[in-house]
Amino acid sequence: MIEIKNLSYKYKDFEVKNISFNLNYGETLTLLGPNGAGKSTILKVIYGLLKPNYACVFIDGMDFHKLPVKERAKIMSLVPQSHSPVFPYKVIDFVVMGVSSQLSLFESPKKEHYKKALNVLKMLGIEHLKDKTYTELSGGQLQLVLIARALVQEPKVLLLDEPISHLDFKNQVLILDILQELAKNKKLAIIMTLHDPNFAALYSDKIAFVKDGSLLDFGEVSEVFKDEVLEKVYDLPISLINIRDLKIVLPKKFIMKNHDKFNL
Ligand SMILES: Nc1ncnc2c1ncn2[C@@H]1O[C@H](COP(=O)(O)OP(=O)(O)OP(=O)(O)O)[C@@H](O)[C@H]1O
Repeated sequence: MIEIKNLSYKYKDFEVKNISFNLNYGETLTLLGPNGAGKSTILKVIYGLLKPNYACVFIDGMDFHKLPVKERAKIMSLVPQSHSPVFPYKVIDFVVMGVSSQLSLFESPKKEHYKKALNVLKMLGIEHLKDKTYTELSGGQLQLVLIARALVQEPKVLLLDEPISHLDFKNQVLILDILQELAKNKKLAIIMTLHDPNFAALYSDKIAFVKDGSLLDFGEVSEVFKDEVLEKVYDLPISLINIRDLKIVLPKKFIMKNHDKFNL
């Protein structure tokens, strides 16, 4: 189990306060909230890029941040929100770096590791990019390559900061489908941030709503995905519409304005 207990972090002008939630292996949790709410900060603290001076991340009961760096890399990987490529690696060489936590100090990646990297590129539908120079990718291609590198690492816990923000609609669905499948089949625990509450509800088991650095609500999607909670989070009148077995979020004013257009 992954337990986040009273996670807090203070910048000069902003503070994340007392965030607590948990998830099991095989579950996906999405952090939802407005811009600047503190979602990326929470992921950075969990991963250990930002360091509070007390224990707040427990993996199977262990204080995660006390583990040696290499052990941490075997357990957790992070797909950052933005990344500026510096070195002109080939995509396949960049992706294979994801296995470095599985190698000893002076060991180089072997054929089997390249095979693994190629399989992940195939799974993500970007095998054709393998020999391309990493610094020459589009924003969406770069995002897919970063996800590939994190998956090659084969972590038990995967953190993703807005993993679909640069992707086209089909690739958004593809990536969320793949993540959902990996969570279920490989018992991966996923913590991600998204901006689309509909995708969050459809692809998560649990949601943590964050606003102004605090946890507004946390629980199973069926418990917390409610119009009154969403309205409070986004300061926006919201309607939840039932379509077959789904609940779809729309801003209330869309419905009023487009009632005739869509026969609502
Ligand atoms: N390195 C930093 N130093 C000081 N303040 C920071 C730093 N990084 C982020 N902040 C501030 O912390 C607050 C939360 O930022 P954070 O990136 O965690 O929000 P977020 O919920 O991920 O936002 P978004 O949805 O816009 O990506 C913001 O007010 C931001 O300006």
